[in-house]
Amino acid sequence: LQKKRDTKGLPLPPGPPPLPFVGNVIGIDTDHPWLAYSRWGAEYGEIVYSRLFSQDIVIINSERVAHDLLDRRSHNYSTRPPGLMHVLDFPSFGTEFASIFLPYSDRWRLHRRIFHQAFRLEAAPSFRPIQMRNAHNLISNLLASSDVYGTHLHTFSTSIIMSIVYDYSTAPLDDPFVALVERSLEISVRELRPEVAAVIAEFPILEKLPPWLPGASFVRGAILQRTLVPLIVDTPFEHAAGTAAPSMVSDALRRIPEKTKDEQEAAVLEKAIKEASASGYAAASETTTSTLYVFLLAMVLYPEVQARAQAEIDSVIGEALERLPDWDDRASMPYINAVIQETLRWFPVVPLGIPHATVNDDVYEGHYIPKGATVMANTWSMARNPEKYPNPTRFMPERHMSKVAVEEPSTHGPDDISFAFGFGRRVCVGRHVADASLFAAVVNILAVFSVKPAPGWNVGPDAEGVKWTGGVTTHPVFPCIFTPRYTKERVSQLIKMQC
Ligand code: HEM
Repeated sequence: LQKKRDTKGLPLPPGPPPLPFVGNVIGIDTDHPWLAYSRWGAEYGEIVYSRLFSQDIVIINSERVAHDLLDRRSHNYSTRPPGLMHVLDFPSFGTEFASIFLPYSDRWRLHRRIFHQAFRLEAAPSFRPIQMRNAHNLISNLLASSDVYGTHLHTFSTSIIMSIVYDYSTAPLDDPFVALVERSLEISVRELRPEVAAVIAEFPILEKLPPWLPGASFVRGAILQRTLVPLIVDTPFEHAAGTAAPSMVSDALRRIPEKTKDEQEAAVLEKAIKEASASGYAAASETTTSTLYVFLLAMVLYPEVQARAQAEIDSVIGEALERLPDWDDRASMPYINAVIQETLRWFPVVPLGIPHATVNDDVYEGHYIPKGATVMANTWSMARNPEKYPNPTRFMPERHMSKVAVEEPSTHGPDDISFAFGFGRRVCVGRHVADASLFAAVVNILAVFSVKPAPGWNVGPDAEGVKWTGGVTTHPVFPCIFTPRYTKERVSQLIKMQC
């Protein structure tokens, strides 16, 4: 059922021949679609057209095209696919307010402004004490029970964002609220992607399936979200609104009276603050956690990188762990900064970004791009560009060294690998804060632990054969061993001294 449309006599971008009705569904591993999209990129080029049922999909495989379209023509490429918004609206996924999926609109602009006030480059350093405190907590948790290191990474990421957004303190371990967030995010990561949206749009009957049917995981997820979402939206907001302590929410609420003319406007602003804040941890938690998983995978597969990174840390803070690392040390740690950059490059944890969509038809390099097309920036493929990154499957921090060595400490950040944070007007608002959280976790983990592969776990340097979670974000799943480099007493004593 190929759509009839006026392409102004121009061809669509090249792509795999679609089958009738289903389009290019066959051959896509829906958990890891970036693999098929990257294969298509190798065959058809930097921009590829495909079809999932009746949904036009444009896949951008190079930074060049992403900058041309998503940055330079951002007026046309800054909304989100309507199909995806429909999934959010599904009665009731309950997350239609999520800033990250809002259409390009005044409502989105308002959310973005609220985030920007709190997360802009100049504001980011004010969160450093929160980030370092949580990094120390992460070390304590790893000392106590490193077998569940994934849970500790999640606690680290979620607690930081909860503190920044709501000034809400979570328990150092096994916080029930963090567990609720983890459960809710698991569902969102699995269901909120274009491949699911295309199927639902084609078969609306799926929304009516009884939840017990095999294949109705979407419906089951929605039912569970209906319980979880009000809990994770309302509880921390009420806490933040009722306290004078600084947070994104209380600061934004405080700004309302000066700016508004009437009560109705104040109500709109308050609603936006509540919605934006509830979108914060969905955007921040899974991404930061997944990036730390990738960092640990690199450390177990590249012991020589780990040793060099530790030598650099030891040369700054003293070989006998005289103190724990701090922010001022960052300028003296170019290799650690390069490790962070390479982690973001090696396996981007949002491999297809968050899909953009076109507002109007467009023509690019002689190709017709339809209005309403889902446009995905395949960062996984960009990270594997052998011209920019020779031997792209290898973890080589050295490739970033010349750059990070000449940067001012305040400008450390995701420049060279900015594609990992998206493009254009929808670029990640939390990228500076994310970069600082990664530094706090990476430098403390390496200062205190040697990270080694679990016995019997044999994987080569390309990480071939490692299992990855599927969804909008992805991370490797693997066992590893954390061996303290110093006595537990010494580390605990240092952490206590910092409090
Ligand atoms: C390593 C960690 C992170 C990674 C890899 C990451 C990556 C991304 C990506 C790829 C996008 C989509 C951009 C696009 O549409 O082109 C995004 C959007 C977003 N991120 Fe992040 N992110 C991270 C951390 C954070 C943090 C800490 C926050 C804090 C609140 C955050 C908040 C957001 C928001 C609100 C959006 C939606 C922007 C919009 O639609 O206008 N992210 N992020």
